[in-house]
Amino acid sequence: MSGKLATDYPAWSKLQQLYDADHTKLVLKDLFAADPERFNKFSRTYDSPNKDVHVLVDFSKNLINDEVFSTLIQLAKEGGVESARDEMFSGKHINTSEDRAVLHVALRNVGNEFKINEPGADEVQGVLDHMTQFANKVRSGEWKGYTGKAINTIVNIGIGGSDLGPVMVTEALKPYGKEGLKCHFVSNVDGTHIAEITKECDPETTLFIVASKTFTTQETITNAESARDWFLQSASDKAHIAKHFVALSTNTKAVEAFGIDSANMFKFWDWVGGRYSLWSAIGLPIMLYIGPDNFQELLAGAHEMDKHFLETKLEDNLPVLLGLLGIWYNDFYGAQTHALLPYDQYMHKFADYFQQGDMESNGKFVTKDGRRVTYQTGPIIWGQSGTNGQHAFYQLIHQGTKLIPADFLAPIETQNPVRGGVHHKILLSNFFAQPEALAFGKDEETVRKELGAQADNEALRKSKVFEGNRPTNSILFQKLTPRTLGSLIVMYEHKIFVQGCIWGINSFDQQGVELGKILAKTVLSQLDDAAKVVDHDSSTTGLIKHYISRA
Ligand SMILES: O=P(O)(O)OC[C@H]1O[C@@H](O)[C@H](O)[C@@H](O)[C@@H]1O
Repeated sequence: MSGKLATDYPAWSKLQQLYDADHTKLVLKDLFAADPERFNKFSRTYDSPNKDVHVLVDFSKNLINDEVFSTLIQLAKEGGVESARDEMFSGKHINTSEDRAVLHVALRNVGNEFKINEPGADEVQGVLDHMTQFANKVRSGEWKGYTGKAINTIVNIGIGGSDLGPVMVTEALKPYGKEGLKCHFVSNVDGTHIAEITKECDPETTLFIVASKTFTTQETITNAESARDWFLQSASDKAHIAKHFVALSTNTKAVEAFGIDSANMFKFWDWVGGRYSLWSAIGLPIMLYIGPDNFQELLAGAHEMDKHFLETKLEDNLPVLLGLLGIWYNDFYGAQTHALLPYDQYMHKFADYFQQGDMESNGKFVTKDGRRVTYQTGPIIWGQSGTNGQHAFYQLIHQGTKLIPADFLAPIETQNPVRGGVHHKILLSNFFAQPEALAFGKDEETVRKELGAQADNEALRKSKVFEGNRPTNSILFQKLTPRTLGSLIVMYEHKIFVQGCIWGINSFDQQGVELGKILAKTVLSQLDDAAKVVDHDSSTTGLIKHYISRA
C-alpha cells in the first residue's frame, strides 16, 4: 500500500470533476437508450476452469458511462491495487498495526499453486487432514460420546468471525448437510442463548466446538464454561470432557487450561483474521455438516476466485469492479449504505456475514500511516433475502430520499423445484423486475394515464411516481453449490480488500472493538455494589445505579 490518501490520486480528482459536471446526466434511462450494447459492455461472466462455477455480474444498471468506468479503473491502478494484492499473496505483513501477514488465501491454496513461505503455511494441509479424520469419525458414528452413543448434535460456541462464517455457510449449504446431524450456534453472552440451545441437546450425543482464535473472548469462554457445567451435570466425570469438547484456536495454552486435550484442538495461525477464517479450522462445523469432500469443494471454489483476482486484468476482475463501483457511490454520491439482497433463501445469512466482513475491515478513519481520512470509508452493509425484503424495506429503496446501491444475487437453478419450479420462476421474476423498477422507475405522465379520472388528485399522482435511476448490480450464478459459494464469498472478500487499499486503510485489524470491551470489564467489577460505581459520567453512573437498585 502506498501510504497515500485516496484524494492524492489524480483519478480521484478526475472522478470528482466527472461527478460535479456530469452526474445529473448519468440517467440510466438515457444511457440505455443511447447505447444498445450497454449490457454487453458493462457485464462480465466468470467461469471456473472446469466450468462448474458460472457467475454473471451485470453492472450496466450503474450510474456510469465510459469515462467514469475508465477513470475508476485508473483509480485502481494509481491506488496500487495490483501491487497490494501481490503483497498480500506473497505474505508481506500488510496488517501493519499488528505486524502480521494476511494469508487467508493460503488456507485454500488447493494444489499448492501459490508459493507461500510464511511459518504455518506448510501446516495447513496437516490441519485439514486432522479435521477430515475427525469429521469422518463423527459423521460415521465411530466417535462415541461418554455413554457409547454416536454424536447427532454439534454446538459451535464462538462469536464474530468464529461464528458468522460457519453459521452462514451451514445455512447456505443445507442441501449438502448430513441428515440427522443438528447444528447449533451459540454466540451471545446472554444466558438465554446457551439456555435455549442446551434445551434441544442431549449431553450423551452432543459435541461442543469451542471456537476462538484468541481463546480469551469473554462471551465464548463464558458460554463454553456454562456448556461444560451443563454437560458435567449429566456426565459427572471430567474425563468425559475429552469426548464432547473440542477447540478451534491459535492459543494452545489457553485451550489446555480450559481442560480440552490438545489432541482435540484444531489449530490455525495469527495470519488468519477472524472474519476471514471460515476456511481454516474455524470451518470444522461446516466440514462436520457437509462432509470433507464438500468442504474441499468450498475451498476449491474459493481458490479459483483467488486466482481470478490475482490473474485477471482490472477491467474484467470481478472483485475490482465491485469495489470500484462501491467507491463511486460511497465517496462521490455520498451513499451511506450498501445492500446485499440474495434471492436464495439458503443465503439468508449472507448480509449478516458480510456486515462483519466489510464493516470490521473497512470501518476505519485513519490511514495505515496514521492520518485521518478526509473522505468516507466503509459503507454500512445490510440486507436480507428476497422476496422478504420487498415487503419490508424496499419502499425506502424505491421512493425514499436516500441512495442505496444494492447487489441482487440469484441462482439460475434452484435446489427445490417445488411444483415444477413455479416458486423459482416467481422468485426470479422478482429478481429481474426489482432492479428494472429501481433503474427506470415510473414517470408522472405514465402515472397520470394510469390514474384516469383520478389523475387530477395531485397528491395521489405524485405518490405513485418512481424517480428511478437507483443503481444495482445483478449477480446470477448457476446453482448454490459448495464450490460456487466459495467463489462468491471470495469475490466479496477481495472487493473489501480493493476498497481498503484505495482508501489507504488497514482492512485487517479491528482496534475499534476494544474500547467497549475494556469499559465493560470495569463496569462488571462494579455491578454488585453501588458504592463501587465510580469514574463514569452522570448518565452511565445513573444507569448502573438504577440497575443495582432494582436488580
Ligand atoms: O475468535 P475470537 O478470538 O474469539 O474472536 C472473536 C471475534 O472477537 C471480536 O472482538 C473481533 O472483533 C472479531 O474480529 C473476532 O472474530
